Amino acid sequence: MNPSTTGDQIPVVVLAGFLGSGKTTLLNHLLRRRAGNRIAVVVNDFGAVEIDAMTVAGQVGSTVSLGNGCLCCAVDASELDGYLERLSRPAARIDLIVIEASGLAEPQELVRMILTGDNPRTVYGGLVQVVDAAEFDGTRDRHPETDRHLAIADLVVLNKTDRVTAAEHERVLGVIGTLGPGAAVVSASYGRIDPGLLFDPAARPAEDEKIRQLSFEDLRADEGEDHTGEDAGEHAHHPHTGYESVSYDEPAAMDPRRLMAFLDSRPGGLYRVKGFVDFGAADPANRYAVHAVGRFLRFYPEPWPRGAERRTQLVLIGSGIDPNALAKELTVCAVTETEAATAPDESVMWGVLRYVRSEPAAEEAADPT
Ligand SMILES: Nc1nc2c(ncn2[C@@H]2O[C@H](COP(=O)(O)OP(=O)(O)OP(=O)(O)O)[C@@H](O)[C@H]2O)c(=O)[nH]1
Repeated sequence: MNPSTTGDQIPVVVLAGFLGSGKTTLLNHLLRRRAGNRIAVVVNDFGAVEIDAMTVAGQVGSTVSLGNGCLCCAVDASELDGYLERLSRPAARIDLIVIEASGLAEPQELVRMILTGDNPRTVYGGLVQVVDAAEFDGTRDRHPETDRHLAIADLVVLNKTDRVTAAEHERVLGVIGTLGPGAAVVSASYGRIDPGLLFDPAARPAEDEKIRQLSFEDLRADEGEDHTGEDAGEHAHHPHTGYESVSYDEPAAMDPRRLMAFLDSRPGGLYRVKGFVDFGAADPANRYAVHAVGRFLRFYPEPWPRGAERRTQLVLIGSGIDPNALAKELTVCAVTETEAATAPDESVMWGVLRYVRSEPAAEEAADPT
């Protein structure tokens, strides 16, 4: 399956969290683990830009170009659309865009801008809220808006778990669970989450590596977070950094109402859903690319490619999910032979169509005239 469900759209992730929670550390981890992929970093506050990096890159205006692997720019909100437009041009060959919200920024404003932007080459990639486990109570006391931020996050990274006891860790997880019941929560130290949670790292041919070398990660390679004796390879086995995934690939069409009931009640830990859905007789002309991240869900109908085999192919990614149970629930969404023999009524797709947004590209594809 094409790993990028929504065609070539580039996920735009908003990385938020209070001062010192570990956003930059997480970002640097992603940059180190990007495996040849190109990550663009947009910082919406000059205060959050790495001073060293700016010096090295000879930054004078508002854009810092850190080698070929990472573009780092400082933007004010009104410039965001323009930056996303530039970063998402095919020539930039970017795989993921991360907007690091300044420690004090209201992340929902950035999320709103991404969701209302009309750039067909980007897609909302989720609001990731980094939380300092050791300062959790203090941060909530000092910044009551923390609770609101947790409530709207798609993915909460409970960071600095190395600084708390197991009991405290559990307690904080419990509180986060009550504040943001819809969010997936992953625990981490030094921001070491699996990049696969945020995007689909593409396998890059070796010759690409030359142009994809990144200086930002090199700049930070000697940082304290590397001195824990746990390198990226070992870390792949760390129990808190992984995610679980479910692959579903079946020829039977999906019942739109049952699939929507499944998606509308998806568990909070199920952070991403991607793939293609065949709704069979309910819409024989189109397949539906589906893209969900956190609470965000969107379908992108597109005409079946000529000669394509009609199947439903989905990948579900999450943390703390029950893959077997989810796979069974998906199986129940498939239409039975009896159902397939009956013509569906026209209202059957209404639930799906609530999540279709017509993109200029999709409209052109659907109506080439
Ligand atoms: N012990 C411990 N320290 C950490 C962890 N993650 C980050 N740090 C340290 O915490 C400090 C702040 O981390 P940053 O990544 O700069 O935090 P930030 O959220 O980007 O901070 P601002 O840019 O000020 O908003 C740094 O000294 C990091 O090395 C962690 O998991 N455990």
